[in-house]
Amino acid sequence: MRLFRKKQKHKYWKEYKWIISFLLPYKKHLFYLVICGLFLTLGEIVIPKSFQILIDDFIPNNDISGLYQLIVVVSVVIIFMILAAAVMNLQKRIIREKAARDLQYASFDKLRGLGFSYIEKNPTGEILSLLNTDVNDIQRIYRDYLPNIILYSIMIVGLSIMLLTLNFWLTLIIIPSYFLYYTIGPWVERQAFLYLKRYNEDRVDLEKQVYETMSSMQELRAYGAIDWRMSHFIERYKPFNRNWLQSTFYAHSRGSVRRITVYFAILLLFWFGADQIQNEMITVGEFVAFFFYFLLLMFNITFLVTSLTEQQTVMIQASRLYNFYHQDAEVREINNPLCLPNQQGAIEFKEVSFTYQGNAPNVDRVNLKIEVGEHIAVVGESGGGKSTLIKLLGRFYDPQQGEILMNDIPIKNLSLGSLRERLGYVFQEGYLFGTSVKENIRFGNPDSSDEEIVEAAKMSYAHNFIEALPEGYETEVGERGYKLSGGQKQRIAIARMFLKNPSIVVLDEATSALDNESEAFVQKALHVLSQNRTIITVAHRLSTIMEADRIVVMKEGRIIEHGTFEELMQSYGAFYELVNSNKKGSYTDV
Ligand SMILES: Nc1ncnc2c1ncn2[C@@H]1O[C@H](COP(=O)(O)OP(=O)(O)OP(=O)(O)O)[C@@H](O)[C@H]1O
Repeated sequence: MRLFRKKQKHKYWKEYKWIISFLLPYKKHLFYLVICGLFLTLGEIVIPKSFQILIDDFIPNNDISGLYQLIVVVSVVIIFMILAAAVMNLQKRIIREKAARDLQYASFDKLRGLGFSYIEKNPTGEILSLLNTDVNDIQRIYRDYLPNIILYSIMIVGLSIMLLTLNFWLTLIIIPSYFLYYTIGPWVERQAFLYLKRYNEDRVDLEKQVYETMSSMQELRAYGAIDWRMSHFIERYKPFNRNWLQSTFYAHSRGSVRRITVYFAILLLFWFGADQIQNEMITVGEFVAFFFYFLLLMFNITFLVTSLTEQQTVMIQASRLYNFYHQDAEVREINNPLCLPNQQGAIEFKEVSFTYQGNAPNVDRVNLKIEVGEHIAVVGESGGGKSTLIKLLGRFYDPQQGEILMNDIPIKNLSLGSLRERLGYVFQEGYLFGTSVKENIRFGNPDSSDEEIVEAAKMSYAHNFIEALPEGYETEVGERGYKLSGGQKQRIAIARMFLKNPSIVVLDEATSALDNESEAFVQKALHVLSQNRTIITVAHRLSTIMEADRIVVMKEGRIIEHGTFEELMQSYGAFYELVNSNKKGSYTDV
């Protein structure tokens, strides 16, 4: 418990300041919110005051016209209160929608900025949990907590002033009930907070588990391991559920503690109030008004404390988002980056070394020059650093040593947009978005026309199979749509490339997962794509390698051989070994 207490000292000021900073563009609306809050407070004050006047003046004096006047005044006040509440709700809606949207955009934009390395290093389930659940919960600060905290605070100040001006001594009498609350209340609050914190941590873990289970359903089925996975899930679910129950228990206890203190204060109030009325220190009307103010004050304090406590629980998530948002991207654009000239230039790796983690380099002092229009195949045993090398070219990561040049400009000095526009990657399996085939191809260049899309599909040998789909180019594909084969997905990915039209195409194992028939189609499509472009391909198939102008063989991060197919075969070196081991069936890469 001590450990918890220490941890809870974290006040989350800087995190809160950051969250609130999203409201700065909407200060005007916050100002209107405060004005409306003042109007409502005024209304809340006028109504008990009118009871006081009614009881002390109009009823004893039988003043009917006074009573009518009072009814008119109270009616006008109520109308104003309704109007103020409507305007306030409008302001709340504007603030909540705009600030919440800005926070969501900023978080997605940050994820984009952190780039590939962040996504590769962090479990997808965790990222999803952060950007979905956490962002949604934090948005409640704009939706509920902050506007309510402002309103309740204004009410509390106004009502406290009324209590003190009405009867100073009676106000002092209710103070012991606050002491009562503060001896038990904070402990209960802390328990509720701690269990909620644990519940939140377990929730992230559980969401990660759910994501992993969904993603690995095929493997789980194939290995008959669904029960094994379920038992893992249940194991994690138990503490999650227990902490949730505990936190609700303490949250309800918190309400009970507050109720007890209110009843205690009411008892004190009646006890001393009756005495004051008898001694004519306060009129009955004043006491009634005082009692209403007191009840309103207690309600508002309760709501304020609840909002503050609930906001505090969200701050745990806000702290996670704050840390995510304030971390530096591994790959950053320099100030005033350069743009690549239109004229295509050579690519050059100069003494490039890169390590993911640990000491052994995954790419080790690589020197390689690729001329414009050259077709390079990168081969080698598994884990040799082939994919890493091509990722360095697209600045998915930056090398720790050496530099990569394009048109004689270090790619670090280029704008990321300019660099990535020049490059087109085709990976092992093209990703399909849950939309039509047409839109999936258009992704390569959002400005392309329907005719250009069909043309690209024809060039990538995709047109015929697309036409045969139930709704042709309009067929929905992806997660919930029509399922396409690996080869079909690859041809869509290649069609995208025709639209994107990059001068350098990087193929990472683009055909390695395909059967022979699909591969033949994809190879034909790639053949068309490679005309008049520089091609760098991580190759696994002999047919691809033989088409290359030059072959680069990698082992343990180093280039150990390079040359044409014939040169390498005649030198009887590592490449020769790879090709021969493949023939014997012991090596699957080449
Ligand atoms: N994200 C990563 N974090 C840490 N290490 C990594 C990461 N990606 C790759 N590695 C390691 O870097 C080394 C090179 O991996 P890389 O994927 O570049 O090899 P490869 O030659 O493309 O292999 P394959 O042909 O099997 O795809 C391997 O030892 C691998 O374990």
